[in-house]
Amino acid sequence: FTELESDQVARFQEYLRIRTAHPSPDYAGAAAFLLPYAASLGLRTTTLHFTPCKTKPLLLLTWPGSDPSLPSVLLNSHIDSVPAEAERWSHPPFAAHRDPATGRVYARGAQDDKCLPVQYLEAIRGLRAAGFAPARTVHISLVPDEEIGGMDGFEKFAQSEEFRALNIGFMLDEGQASPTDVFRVFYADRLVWRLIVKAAGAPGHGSRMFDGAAVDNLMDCLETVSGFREAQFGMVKAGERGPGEVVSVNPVYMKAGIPSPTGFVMNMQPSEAEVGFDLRLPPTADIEQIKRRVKEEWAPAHKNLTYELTQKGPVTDGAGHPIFTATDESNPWWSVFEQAITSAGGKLSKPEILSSTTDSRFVRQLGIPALGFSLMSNTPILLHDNDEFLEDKVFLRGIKVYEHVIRALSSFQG
Ligand SMILES: CSCC[C@H](NC=O)C(=O)O
Ligand SMILES: [Zn+2]
Ligand SMILES: [Zn+2]
Repeated sequence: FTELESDQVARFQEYLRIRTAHPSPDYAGAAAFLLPYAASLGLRTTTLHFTPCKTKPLLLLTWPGSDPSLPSVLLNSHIDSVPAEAERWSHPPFAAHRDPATGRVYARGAQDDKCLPVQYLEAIRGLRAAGFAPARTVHISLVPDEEIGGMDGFEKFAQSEEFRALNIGFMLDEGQASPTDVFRVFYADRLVWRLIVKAAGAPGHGSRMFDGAAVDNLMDCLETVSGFREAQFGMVKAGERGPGEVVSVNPVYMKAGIPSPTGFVMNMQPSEAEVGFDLRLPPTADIEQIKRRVKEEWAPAHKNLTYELTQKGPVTDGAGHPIFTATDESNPWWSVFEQAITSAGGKLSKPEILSSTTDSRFVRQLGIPALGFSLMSNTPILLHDNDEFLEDKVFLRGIKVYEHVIRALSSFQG
């Protein structure tokens, strides 16, 4: 590595060591690292707050363009991470240990998504050093709370006067690692719903066989859901659909039984039981059909089942269309982006729908094109997993690719 490259990896490690994981992300620590870093590159910095307590800063870093009349380019990254079960990791999740043999940097957030701000900023360093001056203004937003829904983060930002004033023409946000040498790109997120099914039923002695016990009723629900799930998953396994192109439904908790000081009473059948599902729908899914299915097949009242279906986030944009960004000639930003990747010697995957959600949905909802994109080729998908890592060489190559991407997007005259 050159001295610059070693410094870049060290800055990545330094950011990873700031504990921005939930449930108590150190946003102040992150701001204390990111703001002077951006200022040292000559960027303008602003801190916005969308909570009265001001504990969730949203950082805005700006590289002014020569033509302020052109809509600007936004590069986004969330500051927060999910928690880590340290005892299940081979290296401590907040130490950002670099394995000298493989170059892997292990840390919570290495992929999701704390590589991004350092790559954005280092790419800007490279472009400045090359004497490049952007025509369009480039903004970097570093936002809180993405992992918990973005209510006090990007959701409020997207609705703010400050956001409108930025006049954003196009946004890049996080994507996902790619196990092959193509870069993955995402043009939509699935909708996130939550489904809680509660069963009621006859209680009784644990030794008695009878019909209509609560857990028995709940098992009917689980069986029906499981059949649906197998069919959807089957299409993914067969390669007919991408993982973001089907409806996923996964049980995430179950609750039943009569608690006792030593655990659960073992010889009483309970009169209530409950299961929670994480339910995700492609943006073009037939919403009414899914709702009917839940009501009539998954949780029918005649089986003593009740349910709560929580629909989170927007389903359509202002014009009533499903929320996605066009990846064809109807979106001029798409070809600028595609060409930038080619000019950097990279290959792009067929655009995908992301199985999970990102803050991009709030921007797409406003009718602004946004793509999910992370430069992690030949990397296993480890977001939210144990031993999350990113290889130093992959991280460094990403900086070079972002130089091409930022140069192209900020020069686009369309
Ligand atoms: C709508 S809140 C959920 C946001 C979360 N984002 C990343 O994992 C997700 O579960 O997809
Ligand atoms: Zn993320
Ligand atoms: Zn995440």
